[in-house]
Amino acid sequence: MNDLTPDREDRVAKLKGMGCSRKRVEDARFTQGKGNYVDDIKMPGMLHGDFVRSPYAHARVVSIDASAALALDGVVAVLTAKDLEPIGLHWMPTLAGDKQMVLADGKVLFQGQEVAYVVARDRYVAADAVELVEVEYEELEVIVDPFKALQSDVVLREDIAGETSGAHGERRHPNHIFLWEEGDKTATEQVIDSADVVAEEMIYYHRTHPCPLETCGCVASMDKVNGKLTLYGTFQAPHVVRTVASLLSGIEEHNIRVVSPDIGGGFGNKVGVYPGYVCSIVASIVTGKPVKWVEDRMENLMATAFARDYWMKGRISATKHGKITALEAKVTADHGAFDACADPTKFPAGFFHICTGSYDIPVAYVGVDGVYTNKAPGGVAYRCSFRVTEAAYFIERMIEVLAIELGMDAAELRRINFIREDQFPYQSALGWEYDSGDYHTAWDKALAAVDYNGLRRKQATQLEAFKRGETRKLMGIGLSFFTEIVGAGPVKNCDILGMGMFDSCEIRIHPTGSAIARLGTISQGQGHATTFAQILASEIGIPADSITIEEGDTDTAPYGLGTYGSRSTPVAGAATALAGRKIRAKAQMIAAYLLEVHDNDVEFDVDRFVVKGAPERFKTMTEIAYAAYHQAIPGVEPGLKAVSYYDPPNMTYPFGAYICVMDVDVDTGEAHVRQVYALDDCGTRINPMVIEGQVHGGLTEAYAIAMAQEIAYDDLGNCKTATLMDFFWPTAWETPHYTTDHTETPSPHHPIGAKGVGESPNVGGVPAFSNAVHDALRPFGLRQLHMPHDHWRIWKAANDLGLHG
Ligand code: PCD
Ligand SMILES: [Cu+]
Repeated sequence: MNDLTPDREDRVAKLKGMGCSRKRVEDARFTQGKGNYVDDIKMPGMLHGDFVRSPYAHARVVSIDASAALALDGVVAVLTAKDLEPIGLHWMPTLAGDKQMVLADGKVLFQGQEVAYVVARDRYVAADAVELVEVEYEELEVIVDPFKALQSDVVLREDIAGETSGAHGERRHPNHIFLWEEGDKTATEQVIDSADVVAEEMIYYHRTHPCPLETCGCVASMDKVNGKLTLYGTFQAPHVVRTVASLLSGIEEHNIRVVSPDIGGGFGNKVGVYPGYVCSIVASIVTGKPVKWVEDRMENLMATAFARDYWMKGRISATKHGKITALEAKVTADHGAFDACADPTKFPAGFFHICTGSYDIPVAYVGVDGVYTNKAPGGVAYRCSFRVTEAAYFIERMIEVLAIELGMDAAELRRINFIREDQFPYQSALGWEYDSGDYHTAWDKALAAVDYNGLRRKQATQLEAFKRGETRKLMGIGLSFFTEIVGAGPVKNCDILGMGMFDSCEIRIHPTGSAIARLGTISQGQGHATTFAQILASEIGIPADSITIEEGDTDTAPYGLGTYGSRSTPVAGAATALAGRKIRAKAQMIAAYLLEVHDNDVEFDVDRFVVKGAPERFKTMTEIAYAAYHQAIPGVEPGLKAVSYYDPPNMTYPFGAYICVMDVDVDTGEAHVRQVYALDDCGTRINPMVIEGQVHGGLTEAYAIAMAQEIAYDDLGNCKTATLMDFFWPTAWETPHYTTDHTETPSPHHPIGAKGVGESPNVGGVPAFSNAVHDALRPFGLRQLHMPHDHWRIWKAANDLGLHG
């Protein structure tokens, strides 16, 4: 039955199912200004909110005088912590089990913190009124260094000063949040202390920010007559927001509708709950009018969730032949003023313990100290699952340092330590079970594609020319091989505030053979409306063009945990395939009845059920759909609908090999990217073109982070990079050219074998770019240079190495 007759080939092509580079259906509206974003929502009588924010990073709030603001025409209300206190909303729980001030309660802990919320008839009046609110502050000593925070007598969080334990165990200092450990500490120390070769390094992954094109915002609308609260917002997890809103407000969950409309990029920034949402809801309840709050760029960069800020002290040991024997990581994690990291509850350092990477390391230990400082809270993934970029950067830098220590080629060092194909499923020393992989094949393909040996020869030639004074540019080859971990659940160990991380899909086939499917996830630009329809097309034989995908409205979509951590494909994608299979099972019964044969005598073929051995006798899915509704079928209830809630048995482990070639100008500090090669393996590929787009986007973010992007503070806690003049956002001008490639190693436990891919290019890209800079300067003794590698820092490094004569 599986012969590719022209007719069958034709039918397969019509479906535009899995493996097809179907054009993104959402782009027609995005490219023609027909998207519907939060700020496009306008409601009759709608009011506008704006925040008074703290100019200080640490100060006591002595008084707040809102009288002048309230006197301004058009101002409706000014909320402070005092107004929220009676309803218990002046503080709110964070995703990490800490609590966070909604509005400054007694003191402020970071620059840009929300102090008062002004509500006015117009956005401009609100902004003017913000200027009129008089706040008297008394400055306090500021701590921006997490190491100093653990020594200091200055207590940042007075509200929990006396508490010796928090949501993640013991606190050994008032500014300490937790120590989280994994692995065998004693055994790891023993192996490292007696090893042939040990490399030790402090690796800093600087603070940065997802900075999506669209900032965060919401419109809260309380309908007092019907008791219904509707909340539109830039939410990556709308159902979670609904549950949290219900628990916080006491409004029954069926009376809350949360809608994520089109979202202009999320990148983890829109996972958490921000004071703006809480204040807008309260303001709408108080005024009985819809209230809109949309932050501006500075507010977004200063006050919403940052990413990274990990100080990672590593030790790695090996035999003299280069076989790695142990890995140790001691991390100091700067969480800012409140622990508002978005990680599964049991993992306060996310999945950082994937830091053994793609290597077979027999024993390892990780210890992560979370610390409070006077910086904005957050700690979101920013395109890297949960702390996976930090982990990948750490191990890929440690490998490079170890290669220096061993005097060995870093590509070869990786190869001899890779987990072998026959070791999968592989149990890592830090507790993960890698589902599948074929690293050697991918690495060899990548090295061959760029002609690695040829590149090394060119590099040597250029170095000689540099030494002879013929050029001021050094060539660097940046290697990176990463293993990602995406697709949280399983529910048994992954939850957010007790909400298990499953996901869902509900499909309704219409009588004429088209369909709508709704999911618990929400696209922020990934193209779910395109790709999920492709999964279904292949599973149920209805063309993708005839399937509408809808997400983000909690009144209609089945409950799900949302889109971040590249979990949509691994979790909701699986639910979609399984719901499709339920449809197919019912369709089979109907087809058998219509064809007057036994259920087992028909089989599915592309877009129809055919009688086994008699391919001329068949019923198409269109015919079956019509019959499902409009024909009485004994023993079968009318309709064709299915729902699936999927709790994954494991996460998926995509991987890839990235290589970047750069020229570093030692006099200007400029680094020019000559070539970027990116090989990704995300298992079964649903839409190769969407995947390529994801890889381009992720590589561009990786390039930005590695080369210039950062959230920097001065000693007083002033955020120095709160505008796009200072915060590097690559445009087409700076963005390098990319070559993409792939291998395909399906996930053995996923119904269609697919793994996530959205985050991979950031996870693998950052070490590739950074390693290229290091590799260029390595002949002159460079071992470790903190990111971002902007022109100034590269120039400084070259200067420190004596390259300026
Ligand atoms: N194998 C495969 C896989 C995948 N795919 C595709 O691709 C995409 C992606 O996917 P994934 O990986 O699963 O993911 P998701 O879940 O969907 O998403 C998420 C991600 O996604 C990415 N990408 C993107 N894009 C855009 N445009 N926008 C945005 O925002 C974004 N973001 C980012 C991030 S950051 Mo986090 O949140 O940090 O955690 S996470 C993330 C979609 O469409 C899908 O379907 C295919 O095709 N195939
Ligand atoms: Cu991360």
